Amino acid sequence: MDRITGHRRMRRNRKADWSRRLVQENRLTIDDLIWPIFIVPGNGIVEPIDAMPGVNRMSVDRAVEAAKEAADLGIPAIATFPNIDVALRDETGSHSLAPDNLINRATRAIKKAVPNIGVITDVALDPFTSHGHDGILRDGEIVNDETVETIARAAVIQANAGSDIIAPSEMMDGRIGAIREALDASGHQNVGIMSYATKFASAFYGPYREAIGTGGLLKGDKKSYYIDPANGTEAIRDAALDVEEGADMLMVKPGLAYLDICWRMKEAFGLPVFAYQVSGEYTQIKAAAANGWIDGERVMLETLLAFKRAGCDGILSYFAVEAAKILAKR
Ligand SMILES: NCC(=O)CCC(=O)O
Repeated sequence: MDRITGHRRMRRNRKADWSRRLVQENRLTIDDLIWPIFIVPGNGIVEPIDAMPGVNRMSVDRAVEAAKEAADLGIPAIATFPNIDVALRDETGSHSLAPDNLINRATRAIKKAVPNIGVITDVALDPFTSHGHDGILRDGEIVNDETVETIARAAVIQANAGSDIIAPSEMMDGRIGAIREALDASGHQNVGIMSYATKFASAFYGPYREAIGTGGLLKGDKKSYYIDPANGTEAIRDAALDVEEGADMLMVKPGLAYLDICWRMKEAFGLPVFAYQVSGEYTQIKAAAANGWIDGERVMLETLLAFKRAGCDGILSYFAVEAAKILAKR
């Protein structure tokens, strides 16, 4: 080994646990985690989701208990997703506007029992439509402006129920501005908007569709409104519009296959950026771990840390509680 190489030994800082801890650049903490949960009608229900081992659909009363557990662990926020009775789904997703629908009932109950946890609610129409699309379907097209009107109204209704952050995931144009305007006009200036700014037309959402019961209903695909996985620059341009329209936080979804987008978004806007480690990402890890092919716990923590390294301020993850329990012991 020559002298120059000898002067530059990268392994010096890696030699011991104490020095590795000292030079660690990124750290995953419980404060980085947002826990997505699934809500079903009824009482006392905790129903496993086949395609997502370890994840359950819960009735509102059980979701309240789950929210308490999350708050006790120090998880800052949960994100709720409803599995709506099929009889209540229609072409226009009209049940999204019912003040007492499942999602709003859950918000009210959770905020009442666990006021110190943040509640993030999605306003996309897919849980409420009979065709499983995120917006209103007319003559084979997901119509943009009419969908935006509906979700802006739904956002106000969700805020009335106590939602802290509205998270539109349907990728319609102009929705952030419309939601901001509607929230402000109804006295909800303090309700934030976390934009699903770059939601890609991904194959990783499969298990989620089983979880909210849209898998069998969906006709066609979502490529006319989600972003092409091939397009990074288009994604940043789309996010820039959301920033201009008043988004408080940005999200990248899915997560691991889109770390470049996380990084570019953080660099471009400086806003808080979140990644959604989606159902297919979760399931891949669970399935491989169940087969003994990987160490599930270590892979889970490594993927969550990767989001931090890629510039994310936090992660929506079905692993949130599992990870928090491990992090609490460190
Ligand atoms: N709007 C929320 C989602 O679409 C979640 C997708 C997933 O977890 O696969």
